[in-house]
Amino acid sequence: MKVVILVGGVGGARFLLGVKQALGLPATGSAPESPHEVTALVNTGDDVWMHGLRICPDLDTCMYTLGGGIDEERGWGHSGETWTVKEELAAYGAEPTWFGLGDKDIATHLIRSRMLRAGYPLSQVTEALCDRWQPGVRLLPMSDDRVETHVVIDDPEDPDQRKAIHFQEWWVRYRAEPKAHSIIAVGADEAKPAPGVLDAIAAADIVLFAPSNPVVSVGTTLGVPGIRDALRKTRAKVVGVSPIIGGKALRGMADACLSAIGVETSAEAVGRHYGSRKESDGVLDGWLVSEGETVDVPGVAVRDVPLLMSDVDATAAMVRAAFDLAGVSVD
Ligand SMILES: O=c1nc2n(C[C@H](O)[C@H](O)[C@H](O)CO)c3cc(O)ccc3cc-2c(=O)[nH]1
Repeated sequence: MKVVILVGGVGGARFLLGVKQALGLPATGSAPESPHEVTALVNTGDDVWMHGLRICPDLDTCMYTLGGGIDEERGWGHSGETWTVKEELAAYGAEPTWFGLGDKDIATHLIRSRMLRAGYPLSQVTEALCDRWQPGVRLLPMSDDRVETHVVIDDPEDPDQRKAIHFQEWWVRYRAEPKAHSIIAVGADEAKPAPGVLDAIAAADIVLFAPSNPVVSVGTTLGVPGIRDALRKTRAKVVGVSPIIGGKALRGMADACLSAIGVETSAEAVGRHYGSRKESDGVLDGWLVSEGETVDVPGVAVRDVPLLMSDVDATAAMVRAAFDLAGVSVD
């Protein structure tokens, strides 16, 4: 079975672990004999140049998580990390000092930056990095073109003014506290889907939206010209998993982002925001919401199941529920 998943960072990576288990794939490493093909379309709007290095948080979080190198507690960066270079940079007063660059993580960024400067597209860089990590799924950036999410906030230095800051500064430096007046994916309009993205969607037996941020992760991917149309055209069923449980966003920033685009923080509002494929530009056939919630999304089959990714078994059960809602079976 060909499974395509739209993912962001921490939540998306954990969801991919559940997809692998639901398909009988080993937690880490590849299984070339498996009849299943899993392609993750990964958000790159969080990517950023820092200290001359290109950092791709969502791609790296997926690669480390599925490659067995993630720091479980943080959900990003390497396990067993040290911060010597970060401390040395701070000793030079080299900004930004607020971003946590680990020594081992820097090796990933050095290789990526060197390959990008040599002219390799991000999709090939990712393939090269995954050669070491063997995530066991294909990690495809949504685009090889530069798309960067910026957030418009009140200028902390001059509240009468507004300014756009990179998503990482809003999220890491300011902990998403300043109200986001708007969120812009800079470069999205000129971006093209990375090679293989549209083909993967067209050839899929099922497409899943991980319970990632519907604005700055899945939303950014949907904003790459061509991807939304491909989702509306594919023969596969498209089933999303709500990132909002009982009106709450599990990872702090989803509600801050949703209010920036005027969408209420509820499973129903997010489902309607994605919309039904039977409507003009909607993309969903099915929508998984948390147990006990009654949600109505016109034109979309809704099912309520336990949605807490408390461990891989729980996540795999969610994935199986999505397969069932789409009418596909693993065997
Ligand atoms: O909250 C933080 N998140 C950090 N993240 C996570 C990142 O900001 C978010 O996970 C994504 O951008 C949102 O999905 C990093 C991710 C990387 O790949 C590399 C470095 C960092 C550093 C931080 C950090 O210092 N603080």
